[in-house]
Amino acid sequence: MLAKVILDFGSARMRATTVAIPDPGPLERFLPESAPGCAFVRRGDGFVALGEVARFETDTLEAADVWWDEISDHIDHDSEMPGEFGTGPLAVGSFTFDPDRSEDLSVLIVPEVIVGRRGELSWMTRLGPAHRSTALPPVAEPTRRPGGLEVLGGSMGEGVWTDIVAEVVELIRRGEVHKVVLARDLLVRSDAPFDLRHLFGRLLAGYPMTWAYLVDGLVGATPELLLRRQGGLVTSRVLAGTVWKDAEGTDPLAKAAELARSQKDISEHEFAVESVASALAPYCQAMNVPEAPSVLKLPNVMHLATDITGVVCQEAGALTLAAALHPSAAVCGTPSHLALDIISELESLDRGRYAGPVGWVDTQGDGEWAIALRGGQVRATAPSEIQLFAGAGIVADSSPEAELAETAAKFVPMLQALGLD
Ligand SMILES: C=C(O[C@@H]1C=C(C(=O)O)C=C[C@H]1O)C(=O)O
Repeated sequence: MLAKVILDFGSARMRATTVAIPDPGPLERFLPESAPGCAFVRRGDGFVALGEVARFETDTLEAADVWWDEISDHIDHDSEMPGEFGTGPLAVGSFTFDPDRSEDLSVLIVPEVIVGRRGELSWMTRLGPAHRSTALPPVAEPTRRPGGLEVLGGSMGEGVWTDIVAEVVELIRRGEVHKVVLARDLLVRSDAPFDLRHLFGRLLAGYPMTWAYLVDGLVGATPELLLRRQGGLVTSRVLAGTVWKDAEGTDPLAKAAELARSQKDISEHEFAVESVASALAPYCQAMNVPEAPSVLKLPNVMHLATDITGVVCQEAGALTLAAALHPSAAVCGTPSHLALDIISELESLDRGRYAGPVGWVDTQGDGEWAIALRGGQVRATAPSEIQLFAGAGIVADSSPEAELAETAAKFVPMLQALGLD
């Protein structure tokens, strides 16, 4: 196990060394069960991170941004691949959806060892005494599937949730707000502490097109990227508008066509695109917002998707951009301050880190922050329980029963990972 060294960054300088390594194979096999570390992987690209040289528990992205800036200034980086995206020292984090209304804290972790891969390039970064060793961390013990699973239900029953949806539809029809995203949860208990690596591995295998994340007990596989900042460019993948496999097994192509024509889904999507584009605009010199969405096909659902790209002003780092973009209309609603109030008043759920930004930032301010969807949280105080979350955007012509079915479809990746499908 790696030692935990919390350094006094106020006085000490920190050395980071990045070396090129041969392809390390599946990254997740380096995660030990006792201290699973962090991971962020899509289509085999990304990293796993072990050990912690520093940890910042906070409630806001802004505070984390200031803290990481300070730490970045104290790191001297010696790299065999300077400037390659994603390589080098970084901070991995997970933020609550609404810090004012959550018992959970946000966290930013500076890992001690990072093993990563992007395309043909593989690397290892170590923080601490300089050494150019290419010896990888040991391959960890095999993962353990959960046993004795019991689905305990959610904070509110399905009937209560659909009543809340109906109430929100009324508010929208009265013109008080345009769109509100409502979520519900599902608590699952096992007869032993969860091996988060097992869930992570199942998500990687079943949902390779998503960003699979594992940070401090939060695990999931999200299709939605709040932002990627890479050099001078920022990209955001906005999703809103969903169809799912129905019991009759309708042809997926027919479903995709239905989604692309659905006025309800298109207007829901437009709110989400508009919220991201207007939040990014002050930080960008130029921006490209495609006029019409495409259809993103996942094994459990299909979404309307728009990729927004911008030329970003140099001083705005990934955490600054995440603070500007969160919460987007895709997970909150429009206008967002009203939607946030309605969520806190009616949803009856502490979302914790669900629907908050999850991802990483490097010392140059580049990074990737996804939206923590299609996941669950295991808390240190209850290691044998996982709380799953799923939500759906409510607009004027939403039907409570259909929204309930949509959230059920969004629970599927985690239920499959648990072996409960
Ligand atoms: C809120 C969730 O998903 C979001 C809501 C969507 C919708 O309402 O159509 C689609 C994708 C996500 O932006 C979730 O997965 O929990």
